[in-house]
Amino acid sequence: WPIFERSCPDGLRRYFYKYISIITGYFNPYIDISFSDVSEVWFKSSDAYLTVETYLSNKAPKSAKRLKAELGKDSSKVVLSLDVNQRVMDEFRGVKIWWTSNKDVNTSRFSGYPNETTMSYMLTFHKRYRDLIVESYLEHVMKEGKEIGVRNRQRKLYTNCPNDKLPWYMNRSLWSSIFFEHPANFERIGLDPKRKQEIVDDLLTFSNSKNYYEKIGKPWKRGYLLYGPPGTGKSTMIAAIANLLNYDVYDLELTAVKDNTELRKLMIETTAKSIIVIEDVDCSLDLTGQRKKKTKKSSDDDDENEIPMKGAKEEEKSNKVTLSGLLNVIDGLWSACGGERLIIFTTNYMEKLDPALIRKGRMDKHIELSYCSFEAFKVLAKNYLDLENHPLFDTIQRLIGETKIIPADVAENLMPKSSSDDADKCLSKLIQALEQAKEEAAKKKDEEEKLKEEEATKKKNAGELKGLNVKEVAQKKENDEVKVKEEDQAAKWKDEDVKEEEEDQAAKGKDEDVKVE
Ligand SMILES: Nc1ncnc2c1ncn2[C@@H]1O[C@H](COP(=O)(O)OP(=O)(O)OP(=O)(O)O)[C@@H](O)[C@H]1O
Ligand SMILES: [Mg+2]
Repeated sequence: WPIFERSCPDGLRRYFYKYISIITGYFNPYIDISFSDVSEVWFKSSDAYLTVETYLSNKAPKSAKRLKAELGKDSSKVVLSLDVNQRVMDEFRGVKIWWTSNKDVNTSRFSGYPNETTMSYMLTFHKRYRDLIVESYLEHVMKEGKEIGVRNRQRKLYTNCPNDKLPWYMNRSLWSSIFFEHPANFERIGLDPKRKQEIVDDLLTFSNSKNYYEKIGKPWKRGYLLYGPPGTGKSTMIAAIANLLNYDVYDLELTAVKDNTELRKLMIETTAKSIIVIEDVDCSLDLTGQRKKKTKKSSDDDDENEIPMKGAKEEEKSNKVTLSGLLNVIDGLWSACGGERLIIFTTNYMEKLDPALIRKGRMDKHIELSYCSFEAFKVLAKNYLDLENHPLFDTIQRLIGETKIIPADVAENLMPKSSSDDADKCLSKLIQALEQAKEEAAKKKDEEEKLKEEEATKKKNAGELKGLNVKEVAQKKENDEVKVKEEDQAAKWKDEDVKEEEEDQAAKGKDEDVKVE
């Protein structure tokens, strides 16, 4: 063979190889399909190759003799795959299939990289099963490979702040990401267990309803609106949802989006099995039509308290995400891209939101997270202090019924601050906080009542003045004037009387003097 290789001219050798493979192919009953890692995108392995690799990572450890161990892409787990020139058998509907991993050395003089290696997986099966393999088995491999990949991946938290430092030839995304490692879960959320179960059921039903959504002709997505006062667990619940469903989180900062087109691009770049979050949607943008009109008309008198920020005008100019842009992205044609996505809005003031934004179909489920109930407290006590019952629980139940306290405050009081803090101490601290909250609430109520009373009396006085008719006022004025005149006259007369008396007295004195003389 070496003599043949050396002595045979190049062209003749190529012909020989070509016809040899045709002749052997004629007698060989097996068919090969190759999945190479070379892709059209520079520096990126082909998706089909990676999916096959993930699929085989589940099969190979069971039967192959030589395996390769690597840290999986975006994963902290060790992934085992077939080593070079190893073969593994798979079975599909009773048919045997073989996978072999190959390493090819590309010796082409024109490739630019001498001895460049390419990896590939070769799928071998009998030609009798061609239809089954091409039509069903390959689909099964791709589907299962992707599912395993999603299961094994390290989930990510994305934000819409692009990484400009990447060189131009790398794939620059509008999102940048870090690994998502929030430890929240539903067991630890302080909420009435019944409501919690209802939310969990809703979420699990959604994630298992691919076929149902297809059947009813709706994009596979669901909107959640979480509303309530600050510190009631809205952000925590988003993290718990992501952990429950194994989804990525896209935290969309609307104020950083330039316009509707960029918003659409951002949506297109999101993947399936993800949650798109817009926190504090009421203050993200001036989204309601009415509010826009109002600011235009009465910008001088209404916004007196607002201190204009530096560069706010420029920002206003460049920031053109509109309500309709957002509505379209959530529930328009664009919303169907990706599939299996949750869109979650959070707000402290639900009444400020435009009804179109929160109607069913856009925000399908509205979840109110409110002040801490006794049931919620029990969950927190179990979580923070490992307590299911305690003599102080009765007092706490009474106080929680009488006053409002947010779960964040309860959690803070229940958390031991030093090694000497035990359950008794933490619960006493909570009782103190509850009593203080109660006092403050009572004080506030008193003040409010006082203010109300003052306002009421002010209004009453104003009403009384208004109630007197003009005639009465004029009559009163006339009477007052007459009275003043009379008084003046009386004073005048009095003065004159006094004067006359004085003059008489003087004359009398004079007469007496004359008489004496
Ligand atoms: N229901 C709850 N169960 C358990 N912990 C809670 C709950 N509510 C709040 N907390 C705790 O309080 C802190 C604040 O909660 P979180 O950030 O989820 O509140 P939020 O509702 O998102 O507030 P904001 O409206 O200000 O964003 C968290 O550290 C969390 O651990
Ligand atoms: Mg929050």
